[in-house]
Amino acid sequence: MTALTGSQFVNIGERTNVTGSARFKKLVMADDYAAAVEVARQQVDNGAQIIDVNMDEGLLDAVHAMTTFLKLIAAEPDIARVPFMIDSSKWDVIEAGLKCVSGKPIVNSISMKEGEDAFLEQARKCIDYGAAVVVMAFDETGQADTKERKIEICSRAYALLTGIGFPPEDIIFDPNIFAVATGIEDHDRYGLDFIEAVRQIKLRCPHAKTSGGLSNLSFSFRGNETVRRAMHSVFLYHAIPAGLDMAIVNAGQLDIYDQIDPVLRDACEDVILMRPVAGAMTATERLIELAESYKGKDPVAEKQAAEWRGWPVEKRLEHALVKGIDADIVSDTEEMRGLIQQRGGRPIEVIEGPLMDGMNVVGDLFGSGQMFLPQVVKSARVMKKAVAHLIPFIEAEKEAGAKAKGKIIMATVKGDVHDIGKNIVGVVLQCNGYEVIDLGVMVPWPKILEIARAEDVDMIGLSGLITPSLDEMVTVAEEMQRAGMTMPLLIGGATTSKVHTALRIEPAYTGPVIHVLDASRAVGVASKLLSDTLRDDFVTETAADYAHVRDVRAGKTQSELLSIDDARANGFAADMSDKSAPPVKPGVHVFDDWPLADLREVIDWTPFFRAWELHGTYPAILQDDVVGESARSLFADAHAMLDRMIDEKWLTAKAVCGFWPCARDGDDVTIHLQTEDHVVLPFLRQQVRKSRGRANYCLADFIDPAGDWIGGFAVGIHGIDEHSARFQSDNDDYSDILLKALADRFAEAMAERLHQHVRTDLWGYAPHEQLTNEALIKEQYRGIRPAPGYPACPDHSLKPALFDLLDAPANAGLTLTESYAMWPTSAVSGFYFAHPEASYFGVARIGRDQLEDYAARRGVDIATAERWLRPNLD
Ligand SMILES: C[S@@+](CC[C@H](N)C(=O)[O-])C[C@H]1O[C@@H](n2cnc3c(N)ncnc32)[C@H](O)[C@@H]1O
Repeated sequence: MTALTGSQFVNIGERTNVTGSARFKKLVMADDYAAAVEVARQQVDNGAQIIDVNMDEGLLDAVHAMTTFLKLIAAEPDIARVPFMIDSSKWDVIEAGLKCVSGKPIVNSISMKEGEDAFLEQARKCIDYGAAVVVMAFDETGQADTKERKIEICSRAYALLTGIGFPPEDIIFDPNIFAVATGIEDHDRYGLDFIEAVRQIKLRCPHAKTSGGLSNLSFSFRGNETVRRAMHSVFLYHAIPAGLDMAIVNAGQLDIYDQIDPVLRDACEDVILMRPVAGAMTATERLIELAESYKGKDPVAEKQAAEWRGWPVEKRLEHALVKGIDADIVSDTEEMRGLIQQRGGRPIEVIEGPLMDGMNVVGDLFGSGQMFLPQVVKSARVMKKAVAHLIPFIEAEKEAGAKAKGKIIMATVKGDVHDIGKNIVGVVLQCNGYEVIDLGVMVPWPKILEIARAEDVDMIGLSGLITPSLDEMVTVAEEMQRAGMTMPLLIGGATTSKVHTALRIEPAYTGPVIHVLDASRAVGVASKLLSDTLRDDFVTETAADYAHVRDVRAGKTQSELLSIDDARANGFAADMSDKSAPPVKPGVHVFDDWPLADLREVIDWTPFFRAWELHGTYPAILQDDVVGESARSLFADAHAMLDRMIDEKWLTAKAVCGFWPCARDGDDVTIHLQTEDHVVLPFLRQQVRKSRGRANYCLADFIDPAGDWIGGFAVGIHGIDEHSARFQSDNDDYSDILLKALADRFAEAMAERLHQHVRTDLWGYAPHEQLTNEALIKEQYRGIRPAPGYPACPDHSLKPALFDLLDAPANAGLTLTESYAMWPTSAVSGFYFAHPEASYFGVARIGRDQLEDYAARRGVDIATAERWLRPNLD
């Protein structure tokens, strides 16, 4: 494999792992243990000197699978000549495995994640079984990613283990191999840090061994086997002399170092060893560019690709749908149409037959948790392209379209512009055979009702993200009632909830009203509502559930409220001797075109995955047992699109911020403008009675009545429309949703970057601040940027005043809808408070007295104030 043949290096076979090998997983899930044993045999034949066995799959009884498989391979002399590594994140699976291995087993893995006591308890059990153990570099605060943390954690674990008499030669440290060349600068060090950490660990922990999971290194190049194999061989070529004793690898897929194309080898080496490179490109950029020329040249991949292309056309269509491959879908669909025609069939049968069969497989996999949203949306793209090809033939024959399971209107309500969630639900429903009429965003109720009638739809789905949309949904429900409609009304979107639906929307409409928590529930809800047998029970049960929610609410003793006077008397007394100095650069600052490449560096990825209903924290989500594969694939697609967005300058990030002298006046902050005008920002105060001396906060508490400064900002990402239209006309919802989700990420990253620039330069109260990305994302800095519509200032109607102060329309191209949603959609705005004690809080429920006081301070009638503050009044 490498030039180091003959070294003591040990290959650990990785193919008997359900999380890493789709084939092995399929065999085990199908109870085909005879074939699964053959996978183990092939690994040993290919040179694996240890076999790693992992059965951590949500739908498997892992204990049963682990023990069954271990017993079977133990009975095969040519497999059992190598040790078995029992790999699981669950201790009961490991212990069950330990009980059925007769030679020396290896436990993979234990760590200090849950603290020292749990770690040592598991280590003692390993001693009892005579097992060697893989120790992950993971402690109470997380996985080690830097060289220093890897060394520190392994040294500490070594001291603890040897302290209880664990034989040092039975300790195998895994200091975590992470993906390099991801496009994120912080990841560039991962390869070199691992190698250097191994060198130190071997020095500091005598007799201990080191190991790592090699395939992680090259995740960014998934699908490009040539580059992946080259990276693995280059990595081992340098890691083994540093002291790496073993690695989990696919032994059959390593190249000989000297035989790798020298250009590729050099590029891999530059990336892994962080060698300085000449020219404008970074090492990562160079490798990515070079990788393009190796794409599709992998013999194994080519063989596989050629294989499925040789299947019968029905199977090819199913494969393309399940795998989300759209490259040949039009020609395959055409071939299928031709075949059906020869048999005397009609074009519609292509949809009703093979395409729907394929989508049913997708639906089943999604429904059983084996497939996740990003893949489903990719499958939908393939389906749409196939259908688009067939439509002209179907129309030429004047056939009725395929009989849909049901017809649904989807709309983001008036005043709201957010549509990612709605689009995802629409795609999932379409995938499952429903006809979706998408009315887009900012749809007024008359249009929703009119089209519902004209199209004779089976149900209406409303979506919204901002709080004023909740009221708009109530209006739609009231108007449906007035119009005498009876069809079901589905409610979804980030601010909606079962409680709000039960309390406010359902009482307004006598037809069925259902809150749909997320896209994965949409199909279940729609199918029940349209089922002859299930509908009545479902509607009755949901109505009873909502009535119960109302009863609980009515009977619930709500938290006690102070009078607004008492709440003010218990306000937060900030130490004003500590307030920030006036801004170094007061006034308004405009940024016309902040570089996207810079924003990419500070993207917070966790909410991106959440938008696709993949739950978990980045970066751990990439290695997650259940959603990891889906998350990695989505992440790679996101980076590929980011590359194009930046190279081809798809978007423009505009921003404006400003700082103004002000003073606190009760719960108002009065801004003094140079023109002698002043602007009053009225804030709300917490009124719920607090315990243990805690204050009733209001944002005004962070401003000095004797004179102070406040700031404001608005940022927006421009330019998605052209690209969105292009994707839509190409029937590519996947790319369209990806584009919008990334534009949202850029908007949040822009807000973060601008705030940093404000603290270190423009306001300049923290000129020496140095924070890692992680600390920035956790907002571990001085000062806050509360946003109207969020818990500390829940009233969206403060945005017009903020936009006026900033002249946001002229300076950042941003406007507001009648419900105060920002346009373009990917936008963020808020205030800057610089006091060191300023913190976020939630205003929560307020009393009638504050409502009246607030209405008077805003100069509006009570009904208007009630509409603005609805969520704080219930
Ligand atoms: C919504 S998150 C966005 C940042 C996240 N890193 C991202 O990329 O999505 C955090 C922001 O929401 C706003 N926010 C959070 N909690 C708030 C609160 N209690 N009151 C007002 N604004 C709040 C602030 O503007 C804060 O910077």
